[in-house]
Amino acid sequence: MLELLTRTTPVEDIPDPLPLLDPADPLLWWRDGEGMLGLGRAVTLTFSGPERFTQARRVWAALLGAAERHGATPAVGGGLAALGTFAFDDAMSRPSVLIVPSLLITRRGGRTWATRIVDRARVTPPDDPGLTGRIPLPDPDQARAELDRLEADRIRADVARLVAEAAPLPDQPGVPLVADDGARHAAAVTRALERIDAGTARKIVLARPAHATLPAGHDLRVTLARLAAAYPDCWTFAVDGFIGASPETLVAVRGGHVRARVLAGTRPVGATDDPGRPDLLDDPKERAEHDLAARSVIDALAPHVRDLRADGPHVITLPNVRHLATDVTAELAERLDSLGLAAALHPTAAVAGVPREAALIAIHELEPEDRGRYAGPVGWIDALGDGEWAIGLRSAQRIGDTLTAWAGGGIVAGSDPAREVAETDAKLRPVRDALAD
Ligand SMILES: C=C(O[C@@H]1C=C(C(=O)O)C=C[C@H]1O)C(=O)O
Repeated sequence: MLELLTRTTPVEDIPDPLPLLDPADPLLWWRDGEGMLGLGRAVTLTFSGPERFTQARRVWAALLGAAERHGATPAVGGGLAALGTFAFDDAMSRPSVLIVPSLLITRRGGRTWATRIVDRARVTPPDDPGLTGRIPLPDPDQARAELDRLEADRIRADVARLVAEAAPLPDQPGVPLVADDGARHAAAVTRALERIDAGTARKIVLARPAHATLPAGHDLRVTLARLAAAYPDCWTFAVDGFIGASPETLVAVRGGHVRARVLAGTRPVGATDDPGRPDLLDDPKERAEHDLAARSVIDALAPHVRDLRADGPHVITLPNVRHLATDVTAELAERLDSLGLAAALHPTAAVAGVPREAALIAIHELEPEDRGRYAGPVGWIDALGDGEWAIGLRSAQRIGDTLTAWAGGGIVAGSDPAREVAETDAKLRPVRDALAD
C-alpha cells in the first residue's frame, strides 16, 4: 500500500501563482484569485466504467488511512488533496483520474499554504551518523518540534525559490478553434425534438465538438491565465489535460455545508432577439428547461441533506452568455464526502436530460463523438472529504497536439435548431478566445 508523507506550512502569499505551473501538464483549480494548484505528481489514480466514483472514493479513503500528515491545516482544502476529473458516463474513452500533486499550493483569503507530498517508499533514510548512544538524546517533543521547524523552513525556501525563478508567461501565437458550420448539430437537434414530440424524453442535452491543433511547445498556462482573467466568476481548471472555465458548481462541501449552482436556460450575450420574444427570465420555454435541471439536483440531494433551500431562478451574466441560475444550499445529513455527493448528482438534467436514461441513449446516438470528460465532474477532494466539484463545461481536452472543445444546450419542446447552434457557438467562446491572440 502506498504510504504518503505530507507536510503543510504557511508560505509567503502568492497572489498570482499561475507562472509556477507546468506549461504542458498544469494542475489548477482557481476562481477569483483563490484556489489550489499542483506541481508535479506524487500519485495518479485512474478509474473507469460505472464504478469509477465508488472506486475513486474507496482508494482515496485507503490512501488517507495510510498517510502520515504533519504541519498546519489550511482553512479550506490543501493539507492533502487530490484534483480530479471524471468521464461524463460509463462508456467514455477518457479515464477518470485523481491526481495528488507533489507540491500543492492553496490560496484562500489572501493567505497561501504549501503542502509537500511524498511517497514514503521513496524517502531515503539519512545515513546513520553512528552517533546513537554517544550523544545524549534530546527530549523527544523538543526534537520533533525542531524537526518540524526545519522541514517547514525547507518547504518555504523551496517555494520562495520557485516563485523567484518563475518566468512571466510568454506571448503566444493564437491558435484557431475550428467547428463545423453547425448543420450537423441543427440536424441532431431536429432529431432530438422528434423524440421529445414522440414522448421518449422531455429534455435532451446535445453538444457538438470543435478542434484545435496545438503547435509544439504550446503553453497551456497562457490559455488558463486568459480564461481566469476573462471569467473570474467561473472555476478555471486544469486536470490531466482537461482545461476550462466552468460557471456551474455541481456541488461544494465544506464542514457539512453543501452548495450547488444549477444553470439551464441560456441566451448568448449580444444576440439581437426577435421582437416580442420574452426576456430570458420570463420565457416559459427557458423556465421549463431550467425547472427540470433544478428539480434533478434537488431530488438527488434530498436523501443526503437537511435544510435544503433553493434560491432562483435568477439571471447570471457572463461575457458570452446569460443563464438562468438556481443556487441551492443544504446541510449534510450523513457522512458523505464531496465526491460521493458529486456522484449522486451526476449527470444532472442540465447536462443529460429528463428522463436521464432516455436522454443518455439519445446523446450516444445523436452526438458525433464521445464526450470524454466534457460535462463530467471536475474539482478536488481533501483529507476531510470536503471539496468543490464543477461541471466540466466551457472546456477542452488536450490529447497530444489536439485540443477538443465541446459545447451544448438543453433541447425541450419549442427549441429552435438555429438558435441552438448559435448557443453552442457562444458557449465555445471561452476556449476559442483563450486560444486566440
Ligand atoms: C451543456 C452546456 O451548458 C449547460 C446547458 C445550459 C442550457 O442548456 O441552457 C446552461 C448551462 C449548462 O448547464 C455547455 O456549456 O456545453
